[in-house]
Amino acid sequence: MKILVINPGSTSTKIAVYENETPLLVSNIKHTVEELSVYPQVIDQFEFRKNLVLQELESNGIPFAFDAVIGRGGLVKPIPGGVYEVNEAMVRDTLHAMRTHACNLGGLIAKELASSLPDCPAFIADPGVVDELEDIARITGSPLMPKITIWHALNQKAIARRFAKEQGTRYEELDLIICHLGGGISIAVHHHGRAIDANNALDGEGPFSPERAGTLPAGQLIDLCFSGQHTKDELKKRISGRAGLTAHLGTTDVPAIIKSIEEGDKKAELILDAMIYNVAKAIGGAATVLCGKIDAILLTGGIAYSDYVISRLKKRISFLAPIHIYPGENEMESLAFNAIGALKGELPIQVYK
Ligand SMILES: Nc1ncnc2c1ncn2[C@@H]1O[C@H](COP(=O)(O)OP(=O)(O)O)[C@@H](O)[C@H]1O
Ligand SMILES: CCCC(=O)OP(=O)(O)O
Repeated sequence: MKILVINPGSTSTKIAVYENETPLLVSNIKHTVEELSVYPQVIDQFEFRKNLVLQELESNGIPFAFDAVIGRGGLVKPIPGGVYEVNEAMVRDTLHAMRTHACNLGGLIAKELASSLPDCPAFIADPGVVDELEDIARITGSPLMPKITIWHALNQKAIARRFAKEQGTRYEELDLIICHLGGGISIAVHHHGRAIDANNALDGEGPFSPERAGTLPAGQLIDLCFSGQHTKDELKKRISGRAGLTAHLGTTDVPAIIKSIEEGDKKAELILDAMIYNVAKAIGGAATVLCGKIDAILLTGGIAYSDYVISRLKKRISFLAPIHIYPGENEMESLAFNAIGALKGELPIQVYK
């Protein structure tokens, strides 16, 4: 069984080819800001990224013959977790997605490439809009703005299953808090295999992150919107792209920030510590969702490689539950295994409506 995996991110396109559970190719093609800035919208990068996938296969001598193509899912309607075949309804909703993000290209490119092969389905799995929230978690202080969640569902669920396996149990038996510490930061409460609470890591809820603003003071935000000084697009970017660490310090590069702290940069120290403080507060809040009955807290994402960040975070949250660290992300393997499970009939293929 041969699977092509496509994971478009804001600064990279990751590609993998799996022969059953074995990776034959795992590539991370980085994109510069200049390279992408010629495309007015993310969706305009479709041909560019699709051609990169084809070139990468060709230059690695991998024939274009697959049993399935799977992409990171886009920001379509809120749906339960799992594997979905990319159908016309999903393509239509992706083209009119509620939020701009490179992941919107994953299912579209998968569908286009799969359609040129015989008997080759295109899938997505656990997209950022996975919504398994309890009703109580949906209520905000304004009926005009019910909570939505956009989070690292794919990586979080993969890490949860990996942890459960290591502990000799099942994801469906556990109560977990998982925090993905990446360019965006998501914190979700997983109760017996369902993510019953999770923040909107993309645009405006939760702790600030290397590139996101997180929760902002609403009154000040309204004043800024009507100040006449910024367009709607600029302000959106100031929330989901040029915010957080990069707005304060001019970079999302956490190792570089830590280096400058070690060289005596007090501003960098204050800002990074403030990010850690806000992540800890959000994890503390998540603990109340489980009434403190937490089997484990799992910390994952690129920043989880950092002893500086993890040791400071642990200091604030280790009284809550045992902490386990899974640096980086497991997205490519998780996508491949989801496709294999679907083809073997071990995982249900859900229909997007
Ligand atoms: N060794 C490291 N130590 C600390 N931070 C790191 C390290 N490697 C990557 N990062 C940080 O992780 C973030 C990206 O996280 P990652 O999970 O790779 O991406 P994303 O979730 O945005 O796809 C960046 O802010 C980067 O600086
Ligand atoms: C769209 C999924 C959540 C998210 O914010 O992902 P990135 O941090 O990878 O942009």
